[in-house]
Amino acid sequence: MTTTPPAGGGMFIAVDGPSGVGKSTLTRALTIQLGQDGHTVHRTAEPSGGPIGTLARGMTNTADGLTLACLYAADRYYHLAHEIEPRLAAGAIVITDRYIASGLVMQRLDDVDPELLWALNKRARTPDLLLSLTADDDVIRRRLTRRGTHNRYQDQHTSSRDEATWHKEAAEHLAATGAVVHAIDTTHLSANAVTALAHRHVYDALAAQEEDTAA
Ligand SMILES: Nc1ncnc2c1ncn2[C@@H]1O[C@H](COP(=O)(O)OP(=O)(O)O)[C@@H](O)[C@H]1O
Ligand SMILES: Cc1cn([C@H]2C[C@H](O)[C@@H](COP(=O)(O)OP(=O)(O)O)O2)c(=O)[nH]c1=O
Repeated sequence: MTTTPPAGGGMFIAVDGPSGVGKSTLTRALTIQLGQDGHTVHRTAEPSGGPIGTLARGMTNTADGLTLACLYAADRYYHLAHEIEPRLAAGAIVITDRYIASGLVMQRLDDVDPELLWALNKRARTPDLLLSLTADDDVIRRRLTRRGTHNRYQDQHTSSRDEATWHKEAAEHLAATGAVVHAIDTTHLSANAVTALAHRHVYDALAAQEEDTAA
């Protein structure tokens, strides 16, 4: 797993957490704000819009957990090689809505062994910064209901509590491999407040990266 800062000064940010917690909302707003600050920002998501990601998304309701775990991991490596790494090498900030943590969490809902999930994902580049969103279970359910559900994982009524617990474990795992991790509890925060907090974490990470480069 790579932990060195990318060449060209780019920064790789992953936004992760349970379905409905507010990842897409934050990713969109943070991209706009950092762009307004003058940064080159590339927003992306997993499953990616590439061929494997498109296949994985289309099979979420019909495939078993092991099949999906392999497809999502394959999409992750393809996404890194074809979309993320080139942008980072050019010096951009890349923000992805879901990444390794989702790979370590989601197929546990289908009882895939967590050790196997880690083995499938461990060669994927560690994000420089992981913003791990959390919220109380009833708040997540309300947000999901308001927005609407699109697949079987989002429809499972018991899933968000397990997702939240396992995302915490995944965040600890990624911190141990070199990611700077910030958990943001969004239960009582407006979307704007979440963005402001995340924006501050990005600037702290950029400053730390600059210090590392200067040292
Ligand atoms: N901090 C927040 N407070 C209240 N509602 C929010 C907040 N963040 C997101 N939402 C709303 O919750 C719903 C789910 O958000 P979304 O960003 O789609 O979640 P995710 O990408 O994690 O599945 C949307 O209707 C969104 O407008
Ligand atoms: C990246 C990834 C996504 N997924 C699933 C989780 C989501 O149900 C789906 C993406 O759907 P999407 O509607 O983009 O996300 P969200 O639930 O956050 O609103 O893909 C996995 O099961 N494993 C993975 O590794």
